[in-house]
Amino acid sequence: MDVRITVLPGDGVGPEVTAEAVACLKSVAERYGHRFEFQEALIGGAAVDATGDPLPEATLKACQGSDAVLLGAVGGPAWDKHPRDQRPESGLLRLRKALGLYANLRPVSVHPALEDASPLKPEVVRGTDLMFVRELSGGLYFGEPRSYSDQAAVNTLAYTRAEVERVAKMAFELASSRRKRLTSVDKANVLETSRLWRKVVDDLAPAYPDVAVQHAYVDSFAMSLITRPRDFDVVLTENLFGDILSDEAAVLAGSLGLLPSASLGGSVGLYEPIHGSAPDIAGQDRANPIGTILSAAMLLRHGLNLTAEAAELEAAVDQTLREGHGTGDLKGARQAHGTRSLGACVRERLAAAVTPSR
Ligand SMILES: NC(=O)C1=CN([C@@H]2O[C@H](COP(=O)(O)OP(=O)(O)OC[C@H]3O[C@@H](n4cnc5c(N)ncnc54)[C@H](O)[C@@H]3O)[C@@H](O)[C@H]2O)C=CC1
Ligand SMILES: CC(C)CC(=O)C(=O)O
Ligand SMILES: [Mg+2]
Repeated sequence: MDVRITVLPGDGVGPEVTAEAVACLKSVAERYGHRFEFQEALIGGAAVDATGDPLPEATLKACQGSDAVLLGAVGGPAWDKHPRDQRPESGLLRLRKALGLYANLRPVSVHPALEDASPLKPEVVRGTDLMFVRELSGGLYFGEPRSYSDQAAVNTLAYTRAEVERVAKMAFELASSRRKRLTSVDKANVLETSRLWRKVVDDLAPAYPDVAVQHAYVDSFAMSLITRPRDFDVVLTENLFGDILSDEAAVLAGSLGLLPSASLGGSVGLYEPIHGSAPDIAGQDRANPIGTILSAAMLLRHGLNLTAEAAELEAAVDQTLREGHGTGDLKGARQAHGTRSLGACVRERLAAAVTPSR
């Protein structure tokens, strides 16, 4: 299979974690006889420094002309005081919007070897298997009008029925293929957008009779998520709530550095870890590359329809963790690694897997 993948390393730990994921993708391609062509492009602070624009036209064109996009992370203190259109984060938001990516899938599971890595009790986190479906191109991050002065600031929260419907349909379909439970998280007791959200979900429910639907308010759900996570399967949220709740859910898994994501809905998908640029550990070979490597596995599955290859990469990660390998963020990892050597560990296990038939 001939494939073009655009790699956007970005800022902070982004280049370190994408390097490991790209090396894993190269190993997979070699094992299966695929030809993956990688092209790097600038985004975020790195792009601001080079061109003044966090999403240069050339980067958007490269993404639009490829089969899938792998991203590290953007942002950092160097650009925090820049005006909004020159902030790294606005480049990423523009990219998501331009690619039409309205659904962000964020799977969260607890690896059996990492039940002690969470500050929560093992009996609480054990067996957790969630799929967040976060709306990605609407809501507060995009709503107009928006404005800022030192005296008053405005953001707008707006959703249309069509915007809610398309992401909710994806969540229903995922729930139907999993444990058939959908929890829609909103703040319908206070917000009009959430009232619409709830109505749309209820209107869609009869089309998915096998899926049990439950609504939850975001405030109490934030508590339920870490006190009884096994009660949930697919969790559907608007953009802001999903951003916050999925980082909270990282506490269940044991580290923010473990969690991958896939942003879907347009013709080209974007695959990135859920964490940010982690400026506190950038450039020190300390970042956990697993979230980005698992994002690469999602790229294989959702972006290229290479399910056996995706499963093999996930199995290599699974074995790496089962054998006690981990970076410093994983409490209780018996064998301490840096970013590069943990990536190499995954590739060694990949290489040792039974050779696929071509
Ligand atoms: N998708 C993206 O590109 C995102 C970018 N950001 C940006 O990243 C910058 C830093 O934001 P923070 O709030 O500090 O969030 P962050 O996710 O970068 O870091 C939060 C904490 O998690 C740790 N961490 C994150 N990734 C890790 C990894 N792979 N391995 C081990 N530890 C890891 C960090 O060291 C830090 O202590 C900001 O400029 C923010 O806007 C934040 C979230 C998402
Ligand atoms: C634009 C990003 C900084 C938003 C975010 O935190 C995320 O998507 O996880
Ligand atoms: Mg976030």
